[in-house]
Amino acid sequence: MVDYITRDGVALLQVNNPPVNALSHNVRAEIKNGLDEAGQDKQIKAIVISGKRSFIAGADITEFKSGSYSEWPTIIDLCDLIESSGKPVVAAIKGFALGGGHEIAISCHYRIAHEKSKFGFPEVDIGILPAAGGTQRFPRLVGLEAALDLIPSGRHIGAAQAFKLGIVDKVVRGDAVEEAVKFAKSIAGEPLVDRRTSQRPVMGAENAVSLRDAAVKLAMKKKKGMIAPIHCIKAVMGSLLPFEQGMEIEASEGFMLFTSGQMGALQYAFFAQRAAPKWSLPCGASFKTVKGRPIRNAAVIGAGTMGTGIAMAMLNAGIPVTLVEQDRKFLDKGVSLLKLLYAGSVSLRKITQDQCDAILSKLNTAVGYKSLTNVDLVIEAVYENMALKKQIFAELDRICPPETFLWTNTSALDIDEIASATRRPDKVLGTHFFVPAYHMKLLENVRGKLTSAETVASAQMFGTRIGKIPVVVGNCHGFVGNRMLHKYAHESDFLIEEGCWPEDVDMVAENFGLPLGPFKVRDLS
Ligand SMILES: CCCCCCCC(=O)CC(=O)SCCNC(=O)CCNC(=O)[C@H](O)C(C)(C)COP(=O)(O)OP(=O)(O)OC[C@H]1O[C@@H](n2cnc3c(N)ncnc32)[C@H](O)[C@@H]1OP(=O)(O)O
Ligand SMILES: NC(=O)C1=CN([C@@H]2O[C@H](COP(=O)(O)OP(=O)(O)OC[C@H]3O[C@@H](n4cnc5c(N)ncnc54)[C@H](O)[C@@H]3O)[C@@H](O)[C@H]2O)C=CC1
Repeated sequence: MVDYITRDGVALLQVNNPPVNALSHNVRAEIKNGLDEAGQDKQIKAIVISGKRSFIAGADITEFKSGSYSEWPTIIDLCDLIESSGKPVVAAIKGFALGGGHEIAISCHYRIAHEKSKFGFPEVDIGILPAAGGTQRFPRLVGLEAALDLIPSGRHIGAAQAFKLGIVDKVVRGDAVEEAVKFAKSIAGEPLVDRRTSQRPVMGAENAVSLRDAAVKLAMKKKKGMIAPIHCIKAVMGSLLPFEQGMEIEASEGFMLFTSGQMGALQYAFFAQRAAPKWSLPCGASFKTVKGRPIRNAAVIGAGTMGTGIAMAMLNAGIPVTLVEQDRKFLDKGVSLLKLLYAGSVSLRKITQDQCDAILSKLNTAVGYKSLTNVDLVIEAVYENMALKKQIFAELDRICPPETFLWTNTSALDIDEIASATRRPDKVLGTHFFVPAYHMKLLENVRGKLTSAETVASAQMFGTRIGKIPVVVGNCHGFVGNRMLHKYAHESDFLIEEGCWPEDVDMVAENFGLPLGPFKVRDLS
């Protein structure tokens, strides 16, 4: 899991724990063994720590549940060992240096990074804090202001910004490992006193109170309902004390998070989001046995709330889309909405005008379905009316090539009944997007009785391609998402009956952490 390679007086410890080089217990033990071996070998003058393919994406998150994250040697032990090494230790970073990986990097005496590498402390998003000295060393490296920005936000930054902030000593275009080995040789024997991050003072301490207050305000706005950001801030503020005392504060703030329900829930969500796209059917079919068909072009029927959002999701992923309406007036309205949304993205600098033009050049429009003789996929998003949907599916079945997938965005109607209007029920499936469809991540792929495994595979591939988290669900009234939302909506309505105002209900839901309250979502729908 950690290769030990010697190169002309330099020991290279290369972590090789696919897929992301997480710091599982065995990896930590082997890094420690490598450090010991390099320390004892008189021929070795310097050490380089790197990762095969990518650097290190942090602690092994599965170990927070099993408890083995706290088994010796912990990431704290490794960081201390690295920093106190008598021989210089250089981190060679390509790919990701996240969480515990970032903490290992900033415990090294020097850091050399590839220009495309990424740095961050994503712990906050899984309900914890950088608990291996990250909240103490990072402010000492980059100053209080940057630490109070990057640790509670969990934001990733690129190598150029990391260099500006002083995280990285050198950014390279070529092989970071080769550069680090060369560099390590060149500094062998030099004093390390001012290279030990824990021994540096924290810059920006004079503005501590105002920086803290600003960080708290921002965290409460950006990460509503989450407790981890506030504990992150408290731990970072502990860096104003001597290092050992700060470590104690980090440990006690961390303890509150490591025993919290939010940690369990967020880490469950982390793995669930990655498990969802990996479908399997009762017959045994899965991506291992069935290939999906890539979608080269598509049509969306209905340019209303959902149709425009679905078209946008596809256009954003580079899929050419024909937006189809029943008459010109509705079509123009939908296209204007789409253009308005893209203009908003340009003015918010999310995309450039050129990117906006390139995206819109892939949008075609049509009144009626006659032109749909050469599309891989049609997604229907007209009114929630079974008779209308069946009529449209029967017509599409006549016009579109036999291999075209015909999918529906129905919220709750029976997929089998819609499919029965066609001669290709195997290619019919529900693609249930959530409003706003260009933004919301969840995509329910609803499998009918006769939907083929190839269609499911294609829909799952399609979902991932357009940046969604696709999950295969069964065909029943409301599928999964809306069955859950119905309960939530009923309770919200009862509150109104009991005398609350819709805005009060929304406020409580939003303070709990939902981006929008139930009544605002209804306004959008
Ligand atoms: C007393 C001692 C106290 C010490 C306490 C420790 C203190 C700490 O400081 C704690 C930490 O480090 S917590 C971990 C922080 N790091 C993260 O949150 C990074 C999570 N990973 C990512 O962002 C993306 O995977 C990444 C951007 C890296 C890559 O994205 P991709 O889209 O390429 O890949 P994914 O599909 O996300 O992932 C591929 C597979 O790897 C699994 N995985 C990812 N990160 C993991 C991690 N950190 N631990 C365990 N498994 C992890 C992921 O589930 C997926 O698995 P499969 O679906 O089975 O392939
Ligand atoms: N609005 C929401 O929050 C969600 C809606 N859905 C479902 O998505 C579907 C569409 O809903 P919305 O976009 O909200 O409706 P909408 O009323 O905003 O838009 C429907 C559009 O379909 C067009 N249309 C009607 N008949 C047509 C035909 N024969 N040919 C072409 N276009 C036709 C209408 O002119 C209209 O522009 C429904 O099945 C709904 O249940 C699913 C998830 C969320």
